Amino acid sequence: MTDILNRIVEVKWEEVAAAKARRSPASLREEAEARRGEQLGFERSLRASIAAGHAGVIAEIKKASPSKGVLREDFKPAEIAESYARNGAACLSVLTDERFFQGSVAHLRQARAACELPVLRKDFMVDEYQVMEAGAMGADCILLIAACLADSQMADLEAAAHAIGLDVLVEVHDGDELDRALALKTPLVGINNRNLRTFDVTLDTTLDLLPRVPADRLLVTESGILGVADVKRMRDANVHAFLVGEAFMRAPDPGQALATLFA
Ligand SMILES: O=P(O)(O)OC[C@@H](O)[C@@H](O)c1c[nH]c2ccccc12
Repeated sequence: MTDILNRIVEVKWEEVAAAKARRSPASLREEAEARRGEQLGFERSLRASIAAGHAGVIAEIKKASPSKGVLREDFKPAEIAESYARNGAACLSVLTDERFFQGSVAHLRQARAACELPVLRKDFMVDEYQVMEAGAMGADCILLIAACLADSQMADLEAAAHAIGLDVLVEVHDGDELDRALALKTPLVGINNRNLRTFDVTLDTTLDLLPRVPADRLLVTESGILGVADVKRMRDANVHAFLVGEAFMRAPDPGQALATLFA
């Protein structure tokens, strides 16, 4: 059976092969290594926001998604990034996948240049080459999705990211994936409330897995946070870091929507 996630991963391998043919891994690595030390500290910014008593909000910039189609017609990454920064976001997440999310590397560069916030490259990482791309394009953090990676791949990609100064957010959706994520070094663990194969969303995913996340990890609840009741439910359960996209992308002013949701 080939579901959407398998299809995306197939496409990623094709993209990586094509990109390697255009530019050698050695040359890309050189650029990524040269930027080491320029990162803004993604984990640090999230923790600082939470330590100050606020939610740690990773505000997402995404034009479209496979489950919802186009979320925002008037899509200006730099303006959105500025608006998020003015309204208290701790970090940004920018989709760079073109085929399924209508994202791009240009969106990430524009958002990163428009404000002082650290940025997550939101994409489906399968090969070290993409980690080097993330470093070279100015990202501060990468996403590793446990559902599409074997243990050894996750560990290798994490090591590659850390070696060039990038933070790592590892994303899980069930207990088995969580166990595998906890074998990594990164303290940033995202629990995706959306099942990437069926697109079903329930915040129970976070609440069910929460007791199994050790206190030294920083848990980020991801997806399906739409209203103030959702935020309250999470904060009451001691979850303080949030990754939010759709609720902001559909609002006329995404930053204003952030301020309202996390008031
Ligand atoms: O738009 P939402 O429901 O607020 O979700 C944001 C974010 O969690 C979601 O975009 C996401 C989480 N993990 C991903 C992996 C790939 C692509 C997208 C995602």
